[in-house]
Amino acid sequence: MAYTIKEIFYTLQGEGRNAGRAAVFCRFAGCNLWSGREQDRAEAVCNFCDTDFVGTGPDGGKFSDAEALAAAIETAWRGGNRAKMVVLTGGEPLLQVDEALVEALHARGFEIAVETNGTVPPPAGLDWLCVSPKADAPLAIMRGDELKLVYPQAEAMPERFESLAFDHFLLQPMDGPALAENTQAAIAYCLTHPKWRLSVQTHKVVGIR
Ligand SMILES: C[S@@+](CC[C@H](N)C(=O)[O-])C[C@H]1O[C@@H](n2cnc3c(N)ncnc32)[C@H](O)[C@@H]1O
Ligand SMILES: Nc1nc2[nH]cc(C(=O)O)c2c(=O)[nH]1
Ligand code: SF4
Ligand SMILES: [Mg+2]
Repeated sequence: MAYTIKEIFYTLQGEGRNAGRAAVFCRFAGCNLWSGREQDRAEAVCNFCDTDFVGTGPDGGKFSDAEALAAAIETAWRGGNRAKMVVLTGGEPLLQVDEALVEALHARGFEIAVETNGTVPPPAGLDWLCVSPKADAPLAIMRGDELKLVYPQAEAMPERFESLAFDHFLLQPMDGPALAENTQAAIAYCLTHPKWRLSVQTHKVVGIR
């Protein structure tokens, strides 16, 4: 299968339980919950997205098969032969990620993490699954490594998710005009509900990609 990639870059994971860890980010183009066009944002199922995932950027492109994409990801890795990590994100990566890609990345020694909105079932073999539910989208993934909820979302409060089979539960303040208030609200929630931990988008704080 061919893959359409917005960008591939090497950075530190900024969010969640793996924050601070070096990884290649592979951002898949396209999402099932928003077109990515500003004129459609207000009507979108997911309307707070902080990411441009439309088309192919200068660090992206079309890859004709899993081997070609895995080779590009390997080229971006600068950390030597240990702890090789790739984060597949987007857009919605699970619209494109398949077992052929999982196999090609494992063959090159990568641990594979995925950031997903949880509406599409994952292929077998992923090493780290981060699900970030969206209030108006049906959840199709009920288990995984971390559930990272953007907070607050009126119809997706934490109570709705805390019984699901995840190892880690995180609240990530919604970035945008109300970031400061949202951060205070997330802190207050974590202080009174210690099952949940705060996930700060650290890459934005320190100014890396
Ligand atoms: C851009 S999304 C791509 C992956 C997938 N589509 C998803 O929503 O999980 C990557 C992560 O950023 C989070 N995110 C998106 N917009 C955000 C915002 N305005 N503030 C905080 N987190 C945000 C998402 O919830 C998700 O955890
Ligand atoms: N540094 C860094 N960490 C991230 N964690 C999740 C990201 C994403 O956009 O999926 C992201 C991102 O875009 N950059
Ligand atoms: S589901 Fe993810 S990529 Fe899609 S619009 Fe929402 S935050 Fe952005
Ligand atoms: Mg991001």
